[in-house]
Amino acid sequence: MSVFRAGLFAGTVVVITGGGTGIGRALALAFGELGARVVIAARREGPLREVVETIEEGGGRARFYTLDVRDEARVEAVIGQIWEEVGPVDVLVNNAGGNFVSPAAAMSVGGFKTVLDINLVGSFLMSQAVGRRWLEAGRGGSIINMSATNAESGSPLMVHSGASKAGINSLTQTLAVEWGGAGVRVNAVLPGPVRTEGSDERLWTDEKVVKRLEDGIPLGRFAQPEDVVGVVMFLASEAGAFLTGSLIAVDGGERLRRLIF
Ligand SMILES: CCC/C=C/C(=O)SCCNC(=O)CCNC(=O)[C@H](O)C(C)(C)COP(=O)([O-])OP(=O)([O-])OC[C@H]1O[C@@H](n2cnc3c(N)ncnc32)[C@H](O)[C@@H]1OP(=O)([O-])[O-]
Ligand SMILES: NC(=O)C1=CN([C@@H]2O[C@H](COP(=O)(O)OP(=O)(O)OC[C@H]3O[C@@H](n4cnc5c(N)ncnc54)[C@H](OP(=O)(O)O)[C@@H]3O)[C@@H](O)[C@H]2O)C=CC1
Repeated sequence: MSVFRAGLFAGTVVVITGGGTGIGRALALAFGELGARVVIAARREGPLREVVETIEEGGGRARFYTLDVRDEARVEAVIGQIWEEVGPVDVLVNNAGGNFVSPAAAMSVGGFKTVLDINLVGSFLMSQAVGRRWLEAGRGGSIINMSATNAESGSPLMVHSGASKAGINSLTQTLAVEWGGAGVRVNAVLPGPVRTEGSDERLWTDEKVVKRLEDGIPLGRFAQPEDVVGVVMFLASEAGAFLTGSLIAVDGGERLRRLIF
């Protein structure tokens, strides 16, 4: 049961990249429950279809498009299709992301660029395709970028991810300034470690590491995808009407964990 009022997002079109798994899935279900027309987009059809069916079974409205956020032509085509087939987008959540663990010295340039391309270039392409349409139509909207606390705290063994998320923070603040006058708000959410399909497979594979991380989280537990939902809802709603260019950490205090004694 959501703490937000029923029907909060009725009449609102919300696009979520990477909406088939993890944090994106939790967001899609939550927006669907609150009446949004949910559009999810990622590469694999299977997880996307499952989420759409779950939303529809609950009485909500949703559809999916397959796309790779790195593919400029496909991004443009899908956003055009969404405008025609669903309606003008109100909220874009740039959630699709990639990561893997590797010492910086051993990482190939291809591996580094891959994560930069998905996280940073992908968020730019999606924002540009949606933002251009908002500017042309003289209508506002809200973009929420999924960053991470590793943008601000150093990102050992994930140099590509930290650099990409730092880029996303800058992208967020630049677009907030460029597009604020047109009524477009652009904010970023910075989760700390979250247990998701993608991260459990690639990052949190060693229970000893999970336990050590958890011990350093002031709120005493690892985040679940649902922990990230509330702040995104807040930013997407009228409650966030005067927030733009804000970078909001959702990490149970993990980034502050440096205990001296
Ligand atoms: C606190 C944490 C904050 C953030 C958390 C999260 O984001 S959790 C989110 C977690 N969720 C996700 O990550 C979900 C999405 N993730 C994915 O789809 C993949 O993990 C992806 C990111 C590798 C992209 O896939 P793709 O098919 O586009 O790429 P590809 O397979 O073609 O490889 C491209 C290049 O990368 C290289 N390389 C790849 N793996 C490794 C490795 N383990 N080791 C070393 N290198 C590796 C590979 O060798 C190649 O380099 P080359 O040959 O060009 O020099
Ligand atoms: N889990 C964590 O600890 C943290 C995660 N984050 C961020 O949260 C976001 C969601 O991650 P999380 O839920 O953990 O991980 P998941 O792997 O579960 O979700 C990532 C989603 O992104 C999609 N995706 C990946 N690459 C592309 C691409 N090139 N084009 C389109 N879609 C793509 C994937 O779908 P598909 O493979 O079908 O394309 C997948 O559904 C990411 O931006 C991540 O960096 C931030 C901080 C911590």
